Amino acid sequence: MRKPFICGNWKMNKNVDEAEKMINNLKAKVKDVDNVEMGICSTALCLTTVKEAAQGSELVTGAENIYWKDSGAYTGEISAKMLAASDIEYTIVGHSERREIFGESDYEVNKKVLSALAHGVKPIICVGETLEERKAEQIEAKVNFQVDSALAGLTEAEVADLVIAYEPIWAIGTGETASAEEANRVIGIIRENIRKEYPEAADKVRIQYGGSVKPHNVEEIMAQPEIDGALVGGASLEAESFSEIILKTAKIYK
Ligand SMILES: O=C(CO)COP(=O)(O)O
Repeated sequence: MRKPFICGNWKMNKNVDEAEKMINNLKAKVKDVDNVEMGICSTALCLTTVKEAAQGSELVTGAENIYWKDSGAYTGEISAKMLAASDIEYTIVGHSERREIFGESDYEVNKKVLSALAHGVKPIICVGETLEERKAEQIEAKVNFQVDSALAGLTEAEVADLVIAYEPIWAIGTGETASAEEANRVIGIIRENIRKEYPEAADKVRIQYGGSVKPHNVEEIMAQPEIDGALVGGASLEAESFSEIILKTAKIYK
């Protein structure tokens, strides 16, 4: 069985003090959880604070973005090589906010995925459709194209170990969620598409749902067979709500 992965994405929130306090609070609340992988992705500024505060717990740490070069004259960027040197386990790649606000392309997402893997950092690859694409019945074409592009050049073993986050763009930060069944359906489509090229990896790759996951809706989302966890924005900012999401998931998987 795939181990569910509940991961917070703090986005551009929290200073160093706030990050440390939150992790200390969260640690205590989830200390008995052993059947759910738990993580926080923070800004580059807070990464080492989160990592240090998480010591002695099962919490893993991730960045929200990387550049694909190892080092050099790329003002403002951080690399997978730097993350690896600080034992940061994950990085989000291709979040829709990066794609939409910062113009990140599928080509760049693939370069970032390859760079992360080259340094032993696990990518969490985000895909998802806009409302217009959903209305035009282009969900399948959009997400499969994004996944195929992101996975270009990967080995079967690398795909098996990946995390993909299906985040319909219209559900992010809006309070709207895809129904649990609909999220399950699209995630199933993504998995079957992966199976065409990676038959062994398809049942191993973890595919999360993201978009307004909250304590009140996490149970029905996590009860779906294809959904292997959640990438949580707003509700990951407070230890209370994020731990509730983790604890409810842990109960379902018991
Ligand atoms: O974008 C998201 C996680 O990456 C989802 O954000 P919200 O949970 O705030 O909708």
